[in-house]
Amino acid sequence: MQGSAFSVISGHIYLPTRREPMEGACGRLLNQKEAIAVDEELMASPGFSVDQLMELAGLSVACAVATAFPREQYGTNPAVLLVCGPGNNGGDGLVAARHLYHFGYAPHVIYPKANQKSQLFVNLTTQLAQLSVPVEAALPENLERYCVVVDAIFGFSFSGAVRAPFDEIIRRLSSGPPVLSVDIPSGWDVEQGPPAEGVTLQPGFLISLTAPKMCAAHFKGRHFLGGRFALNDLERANAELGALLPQLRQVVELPN
Ligand SMILES: NC(=O)C1=CN([C@@H]2O[C@H](COP(=O)(O)OP(=O)(O)OC[C@H]3O[C@@H](n4cnc5c(N)ncnc54)[C@H](O)[C@@H]3O)[C@@H](O)[C@H]2O)[C@H](O)CC1
Ligand SMILES: [K+]
Repeated sequence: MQGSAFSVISGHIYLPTRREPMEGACGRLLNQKEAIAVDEELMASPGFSVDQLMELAGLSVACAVATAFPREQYGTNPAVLLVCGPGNNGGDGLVAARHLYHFGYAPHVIYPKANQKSQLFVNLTTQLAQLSVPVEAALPENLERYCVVVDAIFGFSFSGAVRAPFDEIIRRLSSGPPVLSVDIPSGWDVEQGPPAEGVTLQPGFLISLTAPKMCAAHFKGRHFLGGRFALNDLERANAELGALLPQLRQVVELPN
């Protein structure tokens, strides 16, 4: 994508600038190495913990769902399916499920490879259990009852061909209710985008965290930017965006 709309103003942190607005582009797209470096940078110098970053990321995901699928349009008990993978992308999904519960949705979590070793993940599933949010291993038969499926299977550390059981899960999600992908459409190469062959997830909604990754150049649906971590520089850049300041500060919608 030509014309960077993101600049480096805090170490590796890429932020939009007014001189190069986001219209017509979704910013300077990060490659896989840069995406990992941004994450490490956030944890190193400002000292954000993984728990903090994940909480903000998951809250952004819940805000994007609430923006794209307003609760009042889906009856009294809007059902949202969140499919969570084995890494931190899955953790974002677990956090989002908790916030969606508090927003008045009926979240249902599928977590086939639950991380039972890390205290962070044990805590996240315990918090869901205390809210009686179902957390199960297998995808339900009937997907049609969900207003949206949140794809929190793989993020920026994904590589290679999708392994079981996620290959079959992605196949089933590729036809069904609308899909909102977290950070990377699962199964897509972080840099190259959708795989050349086999079943491909084509989400209608994407929420990029911190900054869009290269694969976002192949994405054609509604695009949100979330996980906007509260650094001074970010606040300054947001102020410079003026008209692009979102009503709901957790997420901004990026133009196509
Ligand atoms: N600063 C931020 O933007 C933040 C982003 N967050 C989210 O974290 C993910 C990245 O998390 P990470 O744990 O590094 O990796 P993934 O979730 O992408 O997945 C790793 C997981 O997947 C397995 N795996 C990899 N390739 C395959 C494959 N081909 N088939 C099957 N399984 C595969 C691997 O073994 C690992 O178990 C980022 O995208 C954001 O969503 C954080 O929440 C914090 C801040
Ligand atoms: K994903």
